[in-house]
Amino acid sequence: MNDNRDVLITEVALRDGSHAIGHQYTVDQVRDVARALSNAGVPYMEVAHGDGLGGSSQQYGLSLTEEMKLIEAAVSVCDKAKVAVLLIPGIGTMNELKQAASIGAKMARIATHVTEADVAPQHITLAKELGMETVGFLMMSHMAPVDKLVEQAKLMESYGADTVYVVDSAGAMLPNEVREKIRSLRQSLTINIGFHAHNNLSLAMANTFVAIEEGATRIDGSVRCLGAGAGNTQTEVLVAVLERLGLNSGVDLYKMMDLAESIVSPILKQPQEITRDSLVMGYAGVYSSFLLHAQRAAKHFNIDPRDILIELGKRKVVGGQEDMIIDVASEIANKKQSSLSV
Ligand SMILES: CC[C@H](O)CC(=O)C(=O)O
Ligand SMILES: [Mn+2]
Repeated sequence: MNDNRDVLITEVALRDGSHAIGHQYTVDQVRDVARALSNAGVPYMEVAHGDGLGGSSQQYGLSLTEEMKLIEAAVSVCDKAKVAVLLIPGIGTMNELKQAASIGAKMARIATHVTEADVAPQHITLAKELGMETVGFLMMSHMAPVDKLVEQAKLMESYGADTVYVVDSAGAMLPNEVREKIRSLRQSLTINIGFHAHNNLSLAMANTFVAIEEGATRIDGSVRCLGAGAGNTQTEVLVAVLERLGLNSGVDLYKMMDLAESIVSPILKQPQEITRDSLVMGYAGVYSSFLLHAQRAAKHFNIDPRDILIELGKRKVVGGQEDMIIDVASEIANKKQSSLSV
């Protein structure tokens, strides 16, 4: 690995992108993508169910392939890159983390809602004991004011995290908010700062740019925008922009563009774009991973998915409350029905 990198990229298509394809990754797809990413010089890639270790369930969506098999497949072809896993305490277990480490995962990203870092200490401690690099991943960061975010990030630091991430799960943050949040973290912490964007308001690259200006050195991207909602900061674009800025990511731009075109693009059912529904997620501040769930519920109840998403945003529904999607959809359908029958 090139040690003079200014920015260390974590490629998340093999985890966040799992939401976009209904958790249907095959071993062959993961192996091919992972091999190409490693050859292109990407330092870290995350592999797991979209909701992290243990996410495969009726509530979050069943995986086609058992995730440990996917992790193993990625590890088997990564001679340079390190494989990361995401774990949300309460969804993933300590045993799953141990298993992932035993088959070669080298980084653990412990994800909590932005105000709930205090559920992470045991998992961070275990990850450190397992010799893993450890990240505190503060999801839905747009929902917390700066002082709250700093407080929660300091907790992650105190538990032993090597890096703390600002995570714009809903793709709802504006560049000035990113600037303020990353700047405050930089002033208050000594560990690395990371940023994870979603492109629902077409601001993923702009927000990432601001995060880097303010001192974030760990950045997530998804190749071809293969992530939840409208996807993440597009990795090959990020590599090009970093090069234009004179910053070294250690990633080969041509190889990255080629793998996006020939290996990742065929995995997508259609090109990732900002659709009506993903735009509404950014506008209303709704978890990007809710997209397919809300679309399915809208179809089932014959209502507009945007109405579900706007209501979820009003209710400030957070990750783990996927069951609320059906409740909200059914309420909207009932209201619609009763307004038609008067
Ligand atoms: C449900 C986990 C989530 O997809 C993690 C993540 O990538 C985010 O919050 O953006
Ligand atoms: Mn995400």
